[in-house]
Amino acid sequence: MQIAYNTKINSGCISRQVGAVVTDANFSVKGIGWNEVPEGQTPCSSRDVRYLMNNEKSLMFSDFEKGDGTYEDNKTFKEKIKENFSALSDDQLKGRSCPYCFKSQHNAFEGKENQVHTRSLHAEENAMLQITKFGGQPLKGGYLFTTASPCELCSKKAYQLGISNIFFIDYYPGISQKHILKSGKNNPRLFNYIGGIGKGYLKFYEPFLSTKDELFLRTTIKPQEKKVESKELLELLNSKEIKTSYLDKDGNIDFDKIITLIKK
Ligand SMILES: Nc1ccn([C@H]2C[C@H](O)[C@@H](COP(=O)(O)O)O2)c(=O)n1
Repeated sequence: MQIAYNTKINSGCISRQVGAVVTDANFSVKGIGWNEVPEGQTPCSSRDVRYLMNNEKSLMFSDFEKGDGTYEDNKTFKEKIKENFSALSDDQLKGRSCPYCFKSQHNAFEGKENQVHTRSLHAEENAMLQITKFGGQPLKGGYLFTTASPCELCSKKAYQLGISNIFFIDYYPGISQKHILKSGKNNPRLFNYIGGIGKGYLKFYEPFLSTKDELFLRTTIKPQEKKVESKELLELLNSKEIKTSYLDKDGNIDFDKIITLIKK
């Protein structure tokens, strides 16, 4: 779950950052994902509503956003955005950019609440799709770890792939549990994750120093050193022939000679 938690930071969604990891039945990680736009599109966090209003960086925006299509009042998305942000001033932003959430704006213009209009793929589906993109690996009996409980669409995908258990941190509103996950006979089980996470995980589990070093500091017990070699060395140094070779002509110890002898 800590991997899912870390990975959510990659998300360019300005509404909510979600991270997910899928594993096989042996907890071997098969895919990691976060909520993000399809590769090649610009994440919401990197766009600025002023680019759209001033016809700049047009590749960042879809044809619909730029004016292809109208609402009931015959106004285009861009026209409505211009009305909505007419009071926007650089003073308010103090040098910050001003991205907008397409889903929120479009839903408000339509008078609806439709999650489908998020520009991002969901973290869970990105984790699952990673496998399809880079090489098929079965998830049957596997696990889904996600920082937000899966929506109806992602729950269906997890169900279809044969995921056995889903762990989540934050509850995401919807009826996925009652309607999708608690239906049929091969349903994945959903659990609220209760372990340490984020900085808490590190505080709980990151050792202050290696357990081996800590135990030595506490007990001062260390592996018994092999004594034989030093014993052999002493015997060698004591032998008559060698003894003369490390004594100088006055019978004093010549340390340089001893060091050379030991090195040999
Ligand atoms: N289980 C979930 C729930 C949400 N999201 C993502 C999709 C959108 O990018 C964002 C939507 O958040 P909100 O509904 O709070 O705007 O969160 C996700 O990836 N996985």
